[in-house]
Amino acid sequence: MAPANDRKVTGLLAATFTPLTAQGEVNLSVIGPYVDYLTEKQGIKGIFVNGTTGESMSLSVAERKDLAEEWCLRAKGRMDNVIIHVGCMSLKDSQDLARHAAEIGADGIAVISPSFFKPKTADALRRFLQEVASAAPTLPFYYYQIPSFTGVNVRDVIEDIEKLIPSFRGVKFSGSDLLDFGQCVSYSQPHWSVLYGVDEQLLAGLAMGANGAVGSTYNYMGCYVNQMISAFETKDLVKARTIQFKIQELVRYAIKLGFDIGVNKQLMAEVSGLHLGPPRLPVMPCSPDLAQLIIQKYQSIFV
Ligand SMILES: CC(=O)N[C@H](C=O)[C@@H](O)[C@H](O)[C@H](O)CO
Ligand SMILES: CC(=O)C(=O)O
Repeated sequence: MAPANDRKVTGLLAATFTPLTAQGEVNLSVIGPYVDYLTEKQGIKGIFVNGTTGESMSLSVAERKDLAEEWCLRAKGRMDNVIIHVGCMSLKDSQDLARHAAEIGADGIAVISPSFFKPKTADALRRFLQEVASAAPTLPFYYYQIPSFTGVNVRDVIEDIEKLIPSFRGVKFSGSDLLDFGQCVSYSQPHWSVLYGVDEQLLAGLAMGANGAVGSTYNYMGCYVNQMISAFETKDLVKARTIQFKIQELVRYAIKLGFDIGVNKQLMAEVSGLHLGPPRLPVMPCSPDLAQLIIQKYQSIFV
């Protein structure tokens, strides 16, 4: 069996929303047009499927497989990276999804820590990750850190982790603690990719050494964030900050009005024209009035 490849993941990955019908069923027919939109209108070359933004924890395993399969099919030859999040509360479900991701030709898998029975130590978490990774040993494996869930420090989790997980290739870090993030970058190996996940402070993440980024807002602001990354790379920090501050202004405004997956999904639907449908309970649909306010703000910022 070929070992997992060492290809670096760079640039922006959009964390995809899960299209649902008005009745709340998974709507696979939107995924083709969704890939068109991301590639043609947002300059996005990577997707992160069935993560937080995709409401994975509210989906059944069967639904997650259908979605993963359709995203892989539609993104084939068009995206550089399709990473499927396969984390579940149950180890067995995670292994099942990991195996499935390998079968359908995903470029990598990511796993978030279980959050009901939380691992009490870094070692417990590493053992969980190891068991999932071993179900798909040919796929690059990324640990998805949301510190607010696990409470464990990323630096401890990744210590010597390749001894346990030979396919380990990096971290998707969705926390604002730049000390922990910096430690993660400084420990990371040359063939790992460290992906930052807090869109409103990506510039700081880039300064700290992020190779790329995964986020929900790149669905509808990817083109601007690509400009920010280019400005950072050419050392035009004034321009990079100007763009980052615009994103901060929008996110802050949205948070004040009650930003959640439902609102975020509606925002994407309005900006893109895609029929994404409602979120799934317990997330509530976004009221049209609230969506309009945020859209107006978006339009006033990005003219
Ligand atoms: C918790 C969450 O959903 N985080 C997303 C990805 O990690 C981000 O993309 C945020 O949605 C974004 O930074 C806006 O706060
Ligand atoms: C944003 C992100 O990474 C997620 O939806 O999982």
